[in-house]
Amino acid sequence: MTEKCGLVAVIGAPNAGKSTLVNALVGQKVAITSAKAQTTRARLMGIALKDDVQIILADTPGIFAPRRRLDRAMVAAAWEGAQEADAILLVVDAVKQRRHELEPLLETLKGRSERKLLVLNKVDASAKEPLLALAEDLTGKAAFDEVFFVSALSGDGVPELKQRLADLMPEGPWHYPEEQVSDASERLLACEITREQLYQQLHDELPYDTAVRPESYTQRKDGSVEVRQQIVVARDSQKAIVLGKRGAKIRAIGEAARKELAEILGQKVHLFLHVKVEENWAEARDIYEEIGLDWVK
Ligand SMILES: Nc1nc2c(ncn2[C@@H]2O[C@H](COP(=O)(O)OP(=O)(O)OP(=O)(O)O)[C@@H](O)[C@H]2O)c(=O)[nH]1
Repeated sequence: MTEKCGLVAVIGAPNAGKSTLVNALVGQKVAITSAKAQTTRARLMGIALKDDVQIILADTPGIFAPRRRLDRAMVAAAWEGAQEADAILLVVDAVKQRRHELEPLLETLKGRSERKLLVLNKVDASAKEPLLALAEDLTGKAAFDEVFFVSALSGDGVPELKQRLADLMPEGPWHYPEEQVSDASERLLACEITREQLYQQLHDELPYDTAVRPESYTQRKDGSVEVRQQIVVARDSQKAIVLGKRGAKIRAIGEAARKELAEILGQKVHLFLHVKVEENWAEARDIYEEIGLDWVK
């Protein structure tokens, strides 16, 4: 059998379901998802296998009008992920399309020569007829080669999309070993999992200006792993929120993150979280590298 291997860039407005789709294509959790926009910061890759084909998915942050430096770094990472891809997937939330964020994306896509696939997601929550009209409308705007209707959540339409992606990948040796599902280092993945818990457990109380920084990641002799992370916030008042009453919040966050990480790694995990106040962290260069982004001026 000839091996095939290719890169698929996954782009879309915030909250379109990109991470959920990457996880569904890979068949296990590699990117974090949440109901909050802009959950995905670093460019995580998922690696899906279909028979003799390795499909490398660049899971990009939602692309939107960047204002702050952090936002600009996210956008730069997103477009970097879209370069030299064998196919570009535009994921659109069929229910809430976020037109103001989608339109500039369609405009840019119009001029791209890669194969362009439109994925209308969340069909489980949408009526059929508007879907067809939407597909036609968007295809007219960016000349998509193909349209797929999927529910990343329920898995509807995902096998068909995966098969098609596999067919589109060029011949070539695999880039990653068979058992690898993500290129994010485990250290960074562990931070993403903690960040996901912060979003889930703090809801609207949590400002976007929060980062999780890896401090250390040590394999212990007894087969367990010791993970130390810093939760960076901008103000003392935010620190109090993250800690909760007598530290109850941070304990709950740490406990849930530890459990999830242990499950993903198949290893016992000791997780230590520290909260640190750093007023201008979003302007500090070193933290970008630590959370997997390039510094953008
Ligand atoms: N009903 C429904 N909800 C979905 C589907 N796919 C994703 N969602 C939900 O939509 C929300 C956003 O999903 P994500 O996968 O985090 O979206 P994203 O595009 O990666 O978001 P960013 O990280 O902000 O760029 C989550 O609450 C998902 O559970 C779907 O097929 N149907």
